[in-house]
Amino acid sequence: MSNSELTTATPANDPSFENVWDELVWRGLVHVSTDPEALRALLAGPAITYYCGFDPTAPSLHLGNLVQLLTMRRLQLAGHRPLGLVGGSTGLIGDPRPTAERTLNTRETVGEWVARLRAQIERFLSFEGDSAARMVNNLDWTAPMSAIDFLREIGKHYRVGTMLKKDAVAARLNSDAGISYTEFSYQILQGMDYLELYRQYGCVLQTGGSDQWGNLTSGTDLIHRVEGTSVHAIGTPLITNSDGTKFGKSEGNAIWLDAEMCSPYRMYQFWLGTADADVIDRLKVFTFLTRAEIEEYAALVEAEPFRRAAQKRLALEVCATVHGTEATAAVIAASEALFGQGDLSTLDAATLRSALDELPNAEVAAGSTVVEALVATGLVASVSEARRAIGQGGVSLDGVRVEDEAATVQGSLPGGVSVLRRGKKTLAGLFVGA
Ligand SMILES: N[C@@H](Cc1ccc(O)cc1)C(=O)O
Repeated sequence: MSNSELTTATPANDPSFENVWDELVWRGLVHVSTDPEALRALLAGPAITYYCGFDPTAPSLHLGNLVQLLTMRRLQLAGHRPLGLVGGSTGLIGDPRPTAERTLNTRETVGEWVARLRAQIERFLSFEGDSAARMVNNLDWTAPMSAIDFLREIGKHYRVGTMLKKDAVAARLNSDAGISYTEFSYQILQGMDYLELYRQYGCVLQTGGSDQWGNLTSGTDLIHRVEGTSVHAIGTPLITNSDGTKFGKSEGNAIWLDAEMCSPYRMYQFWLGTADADVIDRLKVFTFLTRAEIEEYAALVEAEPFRRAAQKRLALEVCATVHGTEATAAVIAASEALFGQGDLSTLDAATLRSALDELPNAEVAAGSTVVEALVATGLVASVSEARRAIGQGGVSLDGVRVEDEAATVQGSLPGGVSVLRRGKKTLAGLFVGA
């Protein structure tokens, strides 16, 4: 498939909604908020400035963060001004997890990750026009502050009793791990960010995951106390799978937005694997398809679930949003050539290699026999089984049926790989060395 044939939804608000708040609610993006009535009016009115922060806890953002990035985008498309915050300071402290203390990363590492995250966030926002986004780093206002100033000017507004009741803190207090003073202070830093952005840019809304509610209200409370103004927060829901498994992981690994850490092929397959029971919710949260379009997919899931039309569209949309249409077209071509029809020899080498990474695979030397390769990839349990499979005409190499037991593997596909198929559906990849 050439990318000109790829049709993806144009990022836009759905005009069938009266305002963006109603659309966010319909998409299931509002789990908790400061004041629904006030927010609805605020978001329907003149442009406001809002922010969402991302901590450099890894070299890349992941699918959980994508919910926030797309929510930011939806608000910007409605005419509001985003501030994308990277946590240069908060990343040095660590937002308390319910389980255990985080290990402190070096300033160098945090600095590198800040730069990488900033570049990822920028791709989801527009830096032009009336609602142009701005990137900020909380290290800029936190680093110059002395401990004395922090305690006198900010700390004085915080009641320890209230801080102890925040979910993240309470969970840790009740665990054996306990909590360090460092992580306990985190909520104050995030609160201070909101105050700073309120003062500097008139920011009146912070969005975040619902697990951030304690940190979000830390800011709204602080601003209320110091400035006497009521500002807002929206907590988006935690995305959960209907079967109880954790969303956003495949075989225990996070789905990263960075193509080096998680190939576009892998991301595409991840979305393709979405359960029927979840796929409509995912389309609402992760795509710019309109309500009418999503309702059509809901009908298709009901009527002909085996076609997996909704999953295919979801995979296409999200993969294109994150990796672009060109990479997505390459991924779709690879999936089709591997699992349906299509010419393996015309695939993009890098995409083919990452596709084979997701299959049973083995490294073999050029000139190895197909029998050896079948055994190495685990497609068969023994040499005799391999011979039998070939004898029955059930094995193909690079799309061509293997007739001869002595046939060898040369890695003739792009990127020096080969593909073995046993029976109709069982595939394995061969990385063929010299
Ligand atoms: N605490 C947020 C990141 C963040 C950091 C600073 C902020 O001001 C806002 C948000 C998280 O862990 O996801």
